[in-house]
Amino acid sequence: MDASDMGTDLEKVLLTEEQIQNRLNELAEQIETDYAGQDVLLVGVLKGAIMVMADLSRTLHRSYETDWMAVSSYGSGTKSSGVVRILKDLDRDISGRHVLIVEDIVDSGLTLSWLIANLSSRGPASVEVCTLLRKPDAMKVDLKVRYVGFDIPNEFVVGYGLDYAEQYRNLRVVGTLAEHVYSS
Ligand SMILES: O=P(O)(O)OC[C@H]1O[C@H](OP(=O)(O)OP(=O)(O)O)[C@H](O)[C@@H]1O
Ligand code: HPA
Ligand SMILES: [Mg+2]
Repeated sequence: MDASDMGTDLEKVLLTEEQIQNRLNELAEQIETDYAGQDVLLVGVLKGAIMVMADLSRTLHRSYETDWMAVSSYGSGTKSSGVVRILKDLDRDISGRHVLIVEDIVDSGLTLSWLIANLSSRGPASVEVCTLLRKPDAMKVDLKVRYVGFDIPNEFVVGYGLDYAEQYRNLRVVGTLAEHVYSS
């Protein structure tokens, strides 16, 4: 798939479907090695992490329990408000368990830093993070992220779970939007 398949909305493709899948395979291998013999709960952060969770978890070889949280700090804009709201909490208790948060992107880091603190207060054995994307130049908090797919420039991106005003999550690639999309 290339930019022309999305009409004129994508300005450029940053990551192709193949690049994303190859990197997720590598991350899954690393995760299986690091957590060998341990019980791990994968916690996906709705809605952005849906694609990463689907593809990453299907690359893993043994069964992992999955749960979801929905938090929101962006609303329909392109800037984090810094105010995180829980829209849906986990279904199960995580005390004593190894938790691996699955995210699409660490941008300012505000969502994740809040989420790590929130989950850590529930007495888990450990809390680590796997994110497909990270924007090192945008981060406002010092965060240790164990598994990072790609470091990307400080530009607003869409696709593969990432939205602009709830659109473009279903693209197979990650890319930036053309200027006219924002002004229309
Ligand atoms: O590092 P930050 O600046 O906090 O941004 C990252 C978060 O923002 C997005 O979620 P959003 O709140 O937009 O909800 P969504 O996943 O439903 O799109 C994204 O999915 C991350 O969860
Ligand atoms: N794109 C879409 N959603 C986001 C981004 C981004 O670059 N950063 C945080 N949420
Ligand atoms: Mg979003």
